[in-house]
Amino acid sequence: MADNKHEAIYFIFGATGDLARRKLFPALYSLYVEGKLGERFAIVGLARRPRTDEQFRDDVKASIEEFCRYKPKEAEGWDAFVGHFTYQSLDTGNVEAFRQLKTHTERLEAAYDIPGNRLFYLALAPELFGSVSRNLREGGMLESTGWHRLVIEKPFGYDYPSAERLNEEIRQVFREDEVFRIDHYLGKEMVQNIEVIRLSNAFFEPLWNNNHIANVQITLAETVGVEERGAYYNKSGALRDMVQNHMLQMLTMIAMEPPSRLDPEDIRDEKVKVLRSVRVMETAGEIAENIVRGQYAEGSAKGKALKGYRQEDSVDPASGTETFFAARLFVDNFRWAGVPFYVRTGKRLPVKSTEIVIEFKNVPNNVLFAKKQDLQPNLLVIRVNPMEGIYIKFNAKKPGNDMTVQPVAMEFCQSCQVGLNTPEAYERLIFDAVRGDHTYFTRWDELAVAWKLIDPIAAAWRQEPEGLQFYPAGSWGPEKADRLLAREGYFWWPVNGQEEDNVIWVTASK
Ligand SMILES: NC(=O)C1=CN([C@@H]2O[C@H](COP(=O)(O)OP(=O)(O)OC[C@H]3O[C@@H](n4cnc5c(N)ncnc54)[C@H](OP(=O)(O)O)[C@@H]3O)[C@@H](O)[C@H]2O)C=CC1
Ligand SMILES: O=C1O[C@H](COP(=O)(O)O)[C@@H](O)[C@H](O)[C@H]1O
Repeated sequence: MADNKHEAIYFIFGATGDLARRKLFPALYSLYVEGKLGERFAIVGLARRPRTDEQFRDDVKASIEEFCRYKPKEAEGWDAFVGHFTYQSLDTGNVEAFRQLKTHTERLEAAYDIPGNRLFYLALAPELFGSVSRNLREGGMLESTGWHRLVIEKPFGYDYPSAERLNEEIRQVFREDEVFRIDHYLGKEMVQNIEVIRLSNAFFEPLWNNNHIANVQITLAETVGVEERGAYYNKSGALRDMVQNHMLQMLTMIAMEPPSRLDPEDIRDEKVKVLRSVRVMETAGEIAENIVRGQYAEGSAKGKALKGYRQEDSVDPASGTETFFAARLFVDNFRWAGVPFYVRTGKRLPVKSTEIVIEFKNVPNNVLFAKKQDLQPNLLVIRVNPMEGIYIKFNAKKPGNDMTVQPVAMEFCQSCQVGLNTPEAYERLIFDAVRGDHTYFTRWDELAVAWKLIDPIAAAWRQEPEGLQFYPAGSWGPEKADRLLAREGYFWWPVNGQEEDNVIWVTASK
């Protein structure tokens, strides 16, 4: 890095928590190994429990050994890296602790010759965001001459009113351009690839509309259960944990118009326009017809018995929280009128896989074929996670004397090419925040519209709690989720890990 605009102190609030351990420390180490942090930086861990610098560095090392794609022993400079970490015990409500932090910070800036740039990463429960913002200001932490950036985690609020209050609290201290609201799905390689796939290919771009696309399917399936996260999850459920953010973000990336410039604000403007076009479902009838919610009950996977959600230790045994969500959505604009977007996400499903399927309309089954055959539709499948790649399915002649058509598939397996070394979402997003690039962060107006889509659904569910459907852990969720598509003659296409029997692979990168 040639200038000093990227040299900064990183303040990790919630440094003893799960997110810091599994994602943030490993991301910072990868950035360091790749030279993206430079040498003039410091990382300050903050949380209530006491830790010495040495203990904290041991925690960081353990986290990197377990979760980072670079291992400490493999790369040079480990000792130099970990020496950049210090820890201060701090309660977010205690302004005096922020004054002590200021003294500590100024010492670090002098020691590393850092020009006052400060990045505050709040890996904390959202109800603490307001007090941290206030105390950063009251404690004098925003008085340096460099830039100040606030990176905040999801969920941003619980509904529109709480999100708005939270936003107001933050905005009393930080300008919108200083706020980076993370949705880690936007940092994923294949989510960022959606626009490139769409817009740089002559065989996709002209077809990207309701004349040619029959439906879009977005699946975010997880094998994990809720386990010890019940305290958080019970209040959020799949609707707030996944749909309000990750699922809607993927939908907007598929549906948005090409921006007129590659400027973060132009891109985010286009995303907001899509969200504004998503049909709001308000009546109980519309919601019951188009949305399915489920909760996993006892079941099994790979021969192992699995608890139901209500039997998890951290969960209320009478909980009505949904762990599965499926919906049929519409984007009511010129490009997408009439095209159903089927989305589903759930915990304790049979495979871990996030995939987006674009199903194209069939060509007329014309005279070329001596006998009428049921043509299979062309598919473009974007594999987001954990496998990254693109898969297309089309029709070709079956070798032989007659015109029998068979589906064939071609795959670009990005994970096979790049292996495990594709950067983690958090690496990209932290680096973007340091560079001040907002493209893959959520703007307040995007969030506001997203909540306005979600709130009526949550309200309808509160009115009719009996609509929750139970599914065995290890299954694909309530059958009603299949019926959402079946009534239009569609079905969920198998995702990676579920085999398709009748497809011939014409390339074999598998
Ligand atoms: N974990 C994950 O994979 C993901 C998490 N998130 C979001 O990230 C945020 C953090 O999640 P996660 O790490 O899982 O949560 P954890 O409960 O594991 O960690 C919370 C952290 O906050 C600290 N903390 C709590 N209260 C205070 C306080 N008053 N003052 C200072 N520190 C405090 C805790 O440390 P101590 O007890 O020592 O104070 C701990 O370090 C949440 O908003 C979550 O929704 C988002 C996506 C994924
Ligand atoms: O934000 C969240 O995402 C994870 C799933 O993320 P992925 O990158 O592993 O697909 C989910 O498990 C968690 O409940 C949610 O808070």
